[in-house]
Amino acid sequence: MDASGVRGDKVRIQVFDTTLRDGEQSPGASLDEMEKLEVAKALEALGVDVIEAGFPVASPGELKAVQEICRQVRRPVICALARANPVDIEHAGEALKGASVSRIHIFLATSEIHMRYKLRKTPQEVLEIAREAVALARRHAHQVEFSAEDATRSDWDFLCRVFEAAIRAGATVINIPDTVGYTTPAEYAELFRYVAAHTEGIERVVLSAHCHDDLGLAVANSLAAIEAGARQVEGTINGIGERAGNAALEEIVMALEVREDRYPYGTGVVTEQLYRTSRLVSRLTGIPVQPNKAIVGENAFAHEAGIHQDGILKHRSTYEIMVPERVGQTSTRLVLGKHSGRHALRQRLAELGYELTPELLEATYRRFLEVADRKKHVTDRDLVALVEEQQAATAPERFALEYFHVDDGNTSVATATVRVRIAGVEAPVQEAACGDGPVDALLRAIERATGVRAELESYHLQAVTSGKDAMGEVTVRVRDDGRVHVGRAVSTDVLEASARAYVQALNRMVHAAGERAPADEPASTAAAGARG
Ligand SMILES: CC(=O)SCCNC(=O)CCNC(=O)[C@H](O)C(C)(C)COP(=O)(O)OP(=O)(O)OC[C@H]1O[C@@H](n2cnc3c(N)ncnc32)[C@H](O)[C@@H]1OP(=O)(O)O
Ligand SMILES: CC(C)C(=O)C(=O)O
Ligand SMILES: [Mg+2]
Repeated sequence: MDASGVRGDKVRIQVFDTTLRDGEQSPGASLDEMEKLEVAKALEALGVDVIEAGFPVASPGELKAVQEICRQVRRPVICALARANPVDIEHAGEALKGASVSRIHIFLATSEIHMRYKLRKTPQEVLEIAREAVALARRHAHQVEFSAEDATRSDWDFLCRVFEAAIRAGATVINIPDTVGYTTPAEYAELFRYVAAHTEGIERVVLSAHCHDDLGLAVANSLAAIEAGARQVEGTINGIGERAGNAALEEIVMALEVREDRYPYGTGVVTEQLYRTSRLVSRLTGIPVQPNKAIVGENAFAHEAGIHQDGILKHRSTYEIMVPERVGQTSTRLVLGKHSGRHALRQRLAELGYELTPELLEATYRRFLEVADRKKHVTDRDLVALVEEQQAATAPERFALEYFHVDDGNTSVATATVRVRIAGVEAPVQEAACGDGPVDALLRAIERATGVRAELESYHLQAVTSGKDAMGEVTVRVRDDGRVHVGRAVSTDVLEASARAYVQALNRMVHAAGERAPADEPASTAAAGARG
C-alpha cells in the first residue's frame, strides 16, 4: 500500500478534478466564492490529487475564489488555468500564491482549425508562444501543466514538437485534451503511444488525459488513455462541463476499482465520498443528476424487475457489480412496481412487519398488481393499506364485484351499474340504480345486485399518500341485527374503493348472519332486507 491506500501492485493514477473550472463552464452552473470553497473542501475529502480551482483572469471574483481555496484547502495541488499570455499567467500566479503546492495550467490550441481561424497564428508562432508561456509560468508556480487544446484534431508530429518545447521550458505535466469529444478509445490510445514514442523528454513528465463527452465516449477514452500510458486523468463530478460535459470522474474511478482485473491502476479517491460530493455539486450548480446516471444516479442501485429483485434477494452479486455503500449510496433499493414479483413483495412486507400466509400473500400480490398498473410507485403506505384490506377480507366471498360503471355530472343524476358474481349462482347479476351522488348510486346498485340491504352506519374516505395518483382508502361500517360489520378497501379510484369496501362489509354481514341462522335458513335471507 502507498500513502493513499493504493495496493503496491497497482500503478497510481493522479486524479485531476476540474469541476470548478471546466465543470463550471456548463451553461448556468456558475458558483460564487463560498460555493467554490465548499466544493473544493468536498473534493479534498474525496481524495483527488489536483483541484483546478478556476481561471483567475476571468474575473476578480474568480481570482479571489482561487485565493481562498489556496488558503483553506491544503492537501491537494491547487491549479489555475491561463491562456498562453503574460496577463493570464500573472493573474494565475497571483491567485495561487498561498497554495501549499501550486500549478499553472497553460493551454494553447495546436489543431490547424484552431490555429488558423481562432488564434490566427502559424504553427511556428504557436510553438514559440507555448515555449515562452511555460517558461514564464514556471516562475509563478511549483508545477506547470501544458495542454495542447484540440490535440485530437492536431497533426501528431507537430503536437510532439510543441510538447518538446513545453517540456524544455519546464512543463511538469503534458495534457492531451480531446477538447471537442471527437476521438475514439483506440485512436486516443494510439495517440498517447505515439506521443510517448516520439517526444523527447516525455519520460520526465506526467502524461494526462482530458476528455469531453460529445460522442458519449469521454470515460471510455480516458480509460483507453490510462492503458496507453496516461498517469493523470482529468474530469468532473457528475461529468458536468462545456456542451455535453467532461469525463465523469466517479465513473472512471469506479471502473478502475471494479475492473481491477483489467485495470491494474489505483487512485487516492475515497470512493465512499462519491455520492455525497455528487449531491453537493448538483445542488450548488443547479444541474440535476439523471436518475439512471452510473454510480451516483438515484436508480444506480434500484431494481424494479421481479426477476432481478428475486436474484438480488438470493444473492446481491447476481445483478450488482458493486455494493452501493462503496460509493456512498445508502443501500440497494427494491422498487415495487408493476414489474415486481412475489419475492420482492414478501421481502418488503416482512421489512414492514407483515409475515403473510401464502394465501394472503397471493391475494395481496394480485391487488398490488392492479394498483401498480395505475400507479408509478407503490409506496410503503400503499402496501400496508393493501395488506390490511386483504387481512380484513377474512370472510368467505359470497359476493364478488366484477364490474362497475358510474355516470355523473353537475347537471345530471348520478347513475351506477354494477355486475356482481354470487357464490353458487351461475350467471352474474347486473343491476343499476340512481342516487344522491356517485357513491350513493353505486352502493344502491350493489344492494340491488346482491339483494342485501344494510344500514350504513358510516362511510369514511381518506388519502393513503399524497399526489394526484394517491390511493384512497374507504372504510364503511354497516349495522345488522345490532352488530357492526366493517369493510375496507384501497384503490387509486375512490369509487372502486367505495364499491369494494361495501361489498366486503356485506360479505361479512351475510357470513355472520349465516353463522347465526338455523341450519335450514339460507344465510343470505337471514341478513337480507330486500332483493331486486
Ligand atoms: C477548451 C477550454 O475550455 S478553454 C477555457 C475556456 N474558458 C473560458 O473561456 C471561460 C473564461 N473566459 C473568460 O472569462 C473570457 O473569455 C476571458 C477573460 C478569458 C477573455 O475575454 P476577452 O479578452 O474578452 O476575449 P474573448 O474571450 O472574447 O476572446 C478570446 C481571445 O483569447 C485568444 N485565445 C484563445 N485561447 C488562447 C490561448 N490559449 N492563448 C492565448 N490566447 C488565446 C483568442 O484568440 C481571442 O483573442 P483575440 O481577442 O485576439 O481574438
Ligand atoms: C483547457 C483545456 C485543457 C480544456 O479544457 C480542453 O481542451 O478541453
Ligand atoms: Mg475541457
